[in-house]
Amino acid sequence: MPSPRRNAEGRPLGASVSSSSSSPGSPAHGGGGGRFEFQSLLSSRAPGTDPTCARLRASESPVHRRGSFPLAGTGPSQAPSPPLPEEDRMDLNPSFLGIALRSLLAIDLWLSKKLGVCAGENSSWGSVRPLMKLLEISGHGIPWLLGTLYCLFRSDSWAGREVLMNLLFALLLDLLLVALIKGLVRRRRPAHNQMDMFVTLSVDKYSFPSGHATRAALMSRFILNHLVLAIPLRVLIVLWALILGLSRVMLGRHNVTDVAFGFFLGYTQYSIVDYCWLSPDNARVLFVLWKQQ
Ligand SMILES: CC(C)=CCC/C(C)=C/CC/C(C)=C/COP(=O)(O)O
Repeated sequence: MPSPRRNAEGRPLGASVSSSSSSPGSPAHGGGGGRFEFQSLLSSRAPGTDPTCARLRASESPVHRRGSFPLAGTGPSQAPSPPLPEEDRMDLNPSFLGIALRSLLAIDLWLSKKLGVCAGENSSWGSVRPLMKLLEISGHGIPWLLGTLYCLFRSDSWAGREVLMNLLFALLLDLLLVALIKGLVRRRRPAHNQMDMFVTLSVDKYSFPSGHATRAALMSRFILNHLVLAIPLRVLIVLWALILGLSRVMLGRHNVTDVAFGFFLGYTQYSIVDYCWLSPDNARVLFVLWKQQ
């Protein structure tokens, strides 16, 4: 069994130097023995199990750096101690990427809160909330799915059915990918959001990415590529997608990055659908098989 690491005074690192009755990590553990206490706080618990420890690691203050020297045993009066395992060291210098991501996240949260002007009835733009919720329904998965199915069964041309079968495939792919990413990332919706959305799935308690933004980007790209429309209508479709995305933040449903990534994902999903486009023959076979069921 490995023997416990000891400090310069021969005490095990996990043990308290101070005779105070306060718990490890409390402010009472500062002063002369504080370094040992701080070290023991980091080393005596499994990573991620202690909230104080997690905060210390996550804060990425200038004293947090991967691979930097440990705090314990560095004072002039202390004998040098052997290098600590990686997980016991403190990062002094967070990476450029870490700083950039944290800054982006802070700007994202700040901007999203500022833009969440319709998050409640009493918000500054609370009176336009009903309009925003109408817009929300225009980008919901259910009307799009039901509309596509209705048109598919009403269509009397194989060319029309081919496009609609691919549209159905696109909508299902979108629901699947968004649910998968939401379930993996598990980013909570903004605190100012009221969860009063029309029909949701269990993963919709998470906000990244915005399903409305993915659908807006996917559907507008799909429509622009497969329906021959007059210019004003094409402009209207692009505006609908952009305003729908903005309305997600204004309603307080999402942070800006949820919507930005949603647009990117929806745009990419269209490229996937276009690449895997069901040929007229395959669409016809699938449709006939489906109708026979
Ligand atoms: C076939 C099937 C599983 C249909 C489910 C349709 C449905 C309930 C979609 C949820 C749409 C929704 C509320 C997405 C959330 O959008 P966010 O923009 O808030 O992420």
